[in-house]
Amino acid sequence: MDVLFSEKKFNLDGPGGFQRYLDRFGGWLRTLRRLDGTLFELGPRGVRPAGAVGRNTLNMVEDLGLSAEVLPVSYSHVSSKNRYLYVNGKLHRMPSGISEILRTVPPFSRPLLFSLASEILVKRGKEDDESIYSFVSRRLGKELADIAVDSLCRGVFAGDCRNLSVRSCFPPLFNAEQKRGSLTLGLLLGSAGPLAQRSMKESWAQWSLKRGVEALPESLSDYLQRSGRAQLQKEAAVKHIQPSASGWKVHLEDGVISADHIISALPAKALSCVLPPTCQSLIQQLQDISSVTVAVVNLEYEGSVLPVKGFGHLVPSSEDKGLLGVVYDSVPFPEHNRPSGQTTRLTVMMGGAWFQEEFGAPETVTTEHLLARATESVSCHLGVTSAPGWTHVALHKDCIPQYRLGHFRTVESMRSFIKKKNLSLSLIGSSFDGVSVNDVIFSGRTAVEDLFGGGV
Ligand SMILES: Cc1cc2nc3c(=O)[nH]c(=O)nc-3n(C[C@H](O)[C@H](O)[C@H](O)COP(=O)(O)OP(=O)(O)OC[C@H]3O[C@@H](n4cnc5c(N)ncnc54)[C@H](O)[C@@H]3O)c2cc1C
Ligand SMILES: C=Cc1c2[nH]c(c1C)Cc1[nH]c(c(CCC(=O)O)c1C)Cc1[nH]c(c(C)c1CCC(=O)O)Cc1[nH]c(c(C)c1C=C)C2
Repeated sequence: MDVLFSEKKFNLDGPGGFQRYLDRFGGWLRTLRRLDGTLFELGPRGVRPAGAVGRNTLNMVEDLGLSAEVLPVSYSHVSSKNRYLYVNGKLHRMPSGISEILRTVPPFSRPLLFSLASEILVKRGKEDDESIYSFVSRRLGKELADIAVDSLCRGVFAGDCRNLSVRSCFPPLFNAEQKRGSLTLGLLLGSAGPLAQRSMKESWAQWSLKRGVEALPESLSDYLQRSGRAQLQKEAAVKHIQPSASGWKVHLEDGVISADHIISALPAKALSCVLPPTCQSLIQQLQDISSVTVAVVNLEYEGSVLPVKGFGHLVPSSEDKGLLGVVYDSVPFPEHNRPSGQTTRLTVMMGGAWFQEEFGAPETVTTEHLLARATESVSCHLGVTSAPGWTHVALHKDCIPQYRLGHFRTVESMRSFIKKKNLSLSLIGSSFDGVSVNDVIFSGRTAVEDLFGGGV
C-alpha cells in the first residue's frame, strides 16, 4: 500500500491543509506520477471545455504551448454516454437521449418526460434563493431530487443538496427560472482560440493532459518564471497582511512583501486568518463559508475488471452516506494506465458533507479504515473480487467549499465592504464564484481585467 502520509493517522495542519503542500503550486490539482509511467489524479481528473469559462481555460492551455498534450474525450465516447447511479444495491445507467426519457427507466418509477412536462406549469419561485433540493423537488418532483440531484451534488460539491444554494451552485438553472430561459451573458461571451474551436468541432465533453492535470499549474509556473515578469515564492505561507500607505504589507514566515493590490486566491478560511482586525466583518463572513473534507482512494487492479464501461458511478446519500462515488479513470483516460499489460484504475471518493458523521474527525481516521471501506465498496458495487495491486489514500481536508443558502448575499456583502473601505483586495478562487477548475481560472482573469481593463 502506498500512502500519502507515513503516519497511520492523518496529521492535518492549517485551513485547507495548506502547510503540507506549500512546496509546490497547483493546490488541489495534483497528479501522482509513478516511475513506470502510470498516472493517478488525486484531485480533478477532467476539465470541461464548454461555455465561456471552458473556452478561457483552453485558450490558456494553448498559450502555454500545451495543445499537443491535450487528451480529449468526445461526447460520443462511452465515458461521456455512460454514467451510473448505485441504487438499491444495483448499478443503473443514468437515462440520456429521447428514447430513455420516454420510458420508465429504473431506479425511477415514471418516465422522466412526465417530470419535465409538468415542470412547464410550475410557477416561478418567489424567494431570492432556494436549496437545490427544494428547487428540484418543487419543479421536477421528489424522486428526481432524492436520487438524481442528491447524487449530482455529491459528484460535484461532495455536498448535501438540502443545504446547497441553487442560485450559487447552478446559476444557469436559477437564471432560467427567473428570466424564462434567457442565457446568462457570461455563457455567450468568451472568444474561442484554435484549441477551443477544435474542442467544439470535435464535440469534446472533457479533457486532461498527457502528464495529468497538474501539468497545467506546472507549465504556468514555468512560463511565469521564464518570462521574468513575476516572482514566484514556494514554501511561503502568508502569516498576516497589514494595510500600509501604498496598499499592503504581506508578512511571510521569513520576510515582508509590499503590495499595491492583493488578488487573493486563498480559501476563505485561510484568508480570514491573515486579515487585519480592522476587517472584522469581512473576517466573519469569510469564516461563514464552510468547506468539506473528501477522502480520495486511488486503486489499481490487474486486468480489465469493470463489469460496465463509463465515467463512473455516484451513490445517493439514501444508499450510503459516506461513499460518494467511484470514478472509472481507465475508461476516459486509458493513456494514463500502466504502459505494459492491462490494468484498471479507479478512484473512490468518500466523506464530503457526511465525513464527520461517517468517519469521525479527519484527524483520527486511519488510512487502513479508508482503504478497507473503498475496496469493500468496489467489490460490492462492481463485483470486483480480486484485491488491488496498488493503492493510495489521501485525505483532502476542507477541499470543496459549500455554497449554502444566501451564499450570493455573503459574497456581495464582502465585495461591497471591500469597496466601501477602499481596500485594494480582490477575492478569487473556489470559495466565491464557482468551484470548477474553469471557474477558478476565470475568476482570476476577471479580477485582473477589472483592475487593468479588458484585453489582458
Ligand atoms: C477530489 C476533488 C476532485 C475534483 N474534481 C474536479 C473535476 O473533476 N473538475 C473540476 O473542474 N474541478 C474539480 N475539483 C475542484 C477544483 O479542483 C478546485 O475547486 C480548484 O482546484 C480550487 O482551486 P483554488 O485555486 O481556488 O484553491 P486551492 O486549490 O485550494 O488553492 C489554494 C492554494 O492556497 C494555498 N494557501 C492556503 N493558505 C495559504 C497561506 N496562508 N499562504 C500561502 N498559500 C496558502 C494552498 O496551499 C493552495 O495551494 C475537484 C476538487 C477535489 C478536491
Ligand atoms: C464522487 C465525488 C466527486 C467526483 N467528482 C467531484 C466529486 C466531489 C468533484 C467535481 N466533479 C466535477 C466537478 C466540476 C464541475 C464543473 O462545473 O465542471 C467537480 C468540482 C465534474 C462532474 N463530475 C460529475 C458531474 C455530473 C460533473 C459535472 C460536469 C459534467 O457533467 O461533466 C459526476 C461524477 N463525479 C464523480 C463521479 C464518480 C461522477 C459520476 C459518475 C466524482
